[in-house]
Order: sequence, then structure tokens, then C-alpha cells
Amino acid sequence: MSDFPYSSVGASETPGETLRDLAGEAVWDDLVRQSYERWHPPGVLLLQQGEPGTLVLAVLRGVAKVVRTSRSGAPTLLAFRGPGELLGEVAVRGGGVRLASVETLTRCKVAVMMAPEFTRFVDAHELSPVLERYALARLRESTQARGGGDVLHRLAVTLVKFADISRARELAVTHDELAQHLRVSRNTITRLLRELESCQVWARRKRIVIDDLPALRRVANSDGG
Ligand SMILES: Nc1ncnc2c1ncn2[C@@H]1O[C@@H]2COP(=O)(O)O[C@H]2[C@H]1O
Repeated sequence: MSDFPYSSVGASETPGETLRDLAGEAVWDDLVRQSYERWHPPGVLLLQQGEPGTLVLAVLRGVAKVVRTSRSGAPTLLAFRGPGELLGEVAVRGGGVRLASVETLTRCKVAVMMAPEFTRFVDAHELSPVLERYALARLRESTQARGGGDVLHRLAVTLVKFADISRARELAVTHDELAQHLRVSRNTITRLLRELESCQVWARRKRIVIDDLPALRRVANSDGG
């Protein structure tokens, strides 16, 4: 995916709900300062479903996908995560294993903090209520993506969100991943992407190109029912 700057013309209607938004820049900066930074190429597994929670990752650049695989082996793409998001805090705070796997979709820069340091950080900054709001925001997002309603609208919302977090006009996402995310068939995604060509959205091999983000945003901001 190209990583050239892409202005998100027409600000997103959704209030910022990344951890950086909810905790504030000062706390986020402190978290990053106390972590160590790493770059990863696309396609790298950052967190593995079922493993214990030994660390958390703050996303600084790029886009990663969160995928949960069922017992039968069927994957579901739960979310795309970009700068300002925290990953891996569920197992660290809950004491269980990772709920899902996280894999880079583009080149990603993350800040790594080990579990004991993160627990101390949360206590020192009294972040528990913030993390609770963060979890609720995520629940809302997942429910809106998969909870039924007009699929064209949900697809537009997903593509706009991806474009905003990656700040790119070429999105490294496949039809299968979009189908998993929105809980519809691959054929439905193919058909709807064709409809979105009126907004200059072009389906290419393993990527989607958005040539008129404001037009797509208008579809995303319309009442999807
Ligand atoms: N539905 C979801 N939406 C966004 N992120 C999620 C979702 N489920 C899990 N995650 C993140 O993916 C991480 C996987 O490891 P953890 O379960 O430790 O913590 C998880 C969260 O940070």
C-alpha cells in the first residue's frame, strides 16, 4: 500500500475514540516514552490468539488487522487498528489469553511496553475508567460493522475509516477480509464495490483504490438504516 500523505478531506463525523484521544496526548506521549519502538513490515503477526499477555503495543504508524479464528478455523476480521490505538491490553489486564491475533497490513511502527510496566502505568495514571470507555468504543464499532443494516453503508464506513487511519488512497485489504469484517459473502462485497465505482472506488488485486474520499465519506455519513 502506498504511504503517501492523503488528506482526509472533510473531517470524520465520528469523535476520536482511539486510546490517544481518550487518554489525552500527554498520557499517550508518556506511554510511548516509557516503551521501546519497533518497525514491522506488512504481513507480520504481532500478537497471537490464545497466547498469554506478556506485553502491550501502542500503534504509532501504519495499519494492523485484528482477526479472531473460531474453533472450526473460520477467521473473522474484527477491526483495523491504526495510530493512537493500543493492542494487547485485554490479556494483560484480564489475566487470560489473547482474544485475537493481530497482523500488520502495512509497514507499522509500534511502541512496546511489557505487562508489569503497563500495569504500573495504568495505576499511576488512573487509566482504568479510560480503558473501560475504550473497550466500550470498540464494542460499539464491532457491533456497527457486523450488526446488520445497509451493507453498502457499512462498507463505505469501513473503507473511510481505513483510509483515515492509513492516510492512504490505496488500501491493503482484500474482498475476503471485507466480507469477514462485515459478515457478508465475498460476492456481496464484489457487487457493492462495483456500486461504489460511482464514488471512484476501484477494486484492484488485494487492494482497494479510493480516488474521491469526500464522495465516499458522504455515503458513509448518510443514514444507513
Ligand atoms: N473487537 C475488537 N476490536 C478491536 N481490537 C480488538 C478487538 N478484540 C480484540 N482486540 C485487540 O486485539 C488484541 C489481541 O490481544 P488481547 O486479547 O490481549 O487484546 C486485544 C485487543 O487489544
